[in-house]
Amino acid sequence: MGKQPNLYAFNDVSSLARTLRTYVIQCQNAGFERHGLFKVAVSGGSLPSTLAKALLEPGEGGSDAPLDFAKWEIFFADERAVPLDHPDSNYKLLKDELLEKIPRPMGRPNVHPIDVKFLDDVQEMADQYQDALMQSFAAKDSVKLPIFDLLLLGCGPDGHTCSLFPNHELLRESDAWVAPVEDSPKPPAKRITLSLPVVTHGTKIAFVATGAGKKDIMKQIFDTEEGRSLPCGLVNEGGAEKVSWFTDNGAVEGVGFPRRGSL
Ligand SMILES: O=C(O)[C@H](O)[C@@H](O)[C@H](O)[C@H](O)COP(=O)(O)O
Repeated sequence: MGKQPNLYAFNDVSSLARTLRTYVIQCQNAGFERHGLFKVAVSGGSLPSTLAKALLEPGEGGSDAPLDFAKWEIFFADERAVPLDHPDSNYKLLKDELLEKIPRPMGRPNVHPIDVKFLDDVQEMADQYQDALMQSFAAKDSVKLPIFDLLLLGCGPDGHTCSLFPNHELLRESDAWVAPVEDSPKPPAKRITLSLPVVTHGTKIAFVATGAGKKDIMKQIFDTEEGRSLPCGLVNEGGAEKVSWFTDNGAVEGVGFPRRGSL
């Protein structure tokens, strides 16, 4: 059998957050060693709030290794074509849940929101976001694809991740780093998303999926043949051992795929 993703299951979100903290700090430090920065992509959904819990509330037994947000470059794994103060904005979500709560002495990350000049033209918006990525990555690394130190992703109940939806033609996108979506089955319809090759090219890729509402899709993704062609299954296949799933017991009830004990 080839290399496999890592599946971790915790009793509750607090213990998940403690391990996620250790994992993110490891990724941060590896990024600092590689290029003096930590380049991370984040999605929306429940991820920003779990991430804030992990990073800002270490709790008992949580790693006390330092976080240096001043050297973080944060991009969005996907974003909705809405103003930055709109309730559907992933930027707003991250700002409210995490960015505004970071104590000043921990530094301020360099955050890359979408350019709202292009709200009516998601192709332009995607191109502009790709340019921003190129400026951050290509100059130094001269690579064909950006290599994020970490992508932090969610898993939708249909197996979507970023704004890559099941059976969508975008799953076959092989050139663009960032692609427009005009017809998202989940509103709002207009979005931009990182492409699948960018996601699987990351140094590390983490999913956070919690709650019993996830158990059916988790069973499909991990235990069935059809699940392998869902967006999350394709990330598992392309990223293999670089992928880690942080889940709780409710989300993996009945999942046969073996879990890992520790990082
Ligand atoms: O734009 C979207 O459709 C959401 O942001 C989506 O990508 C989210 O990450 C997943 O649906 C998981 O959401 P939860 O983490 O809240 O379950």
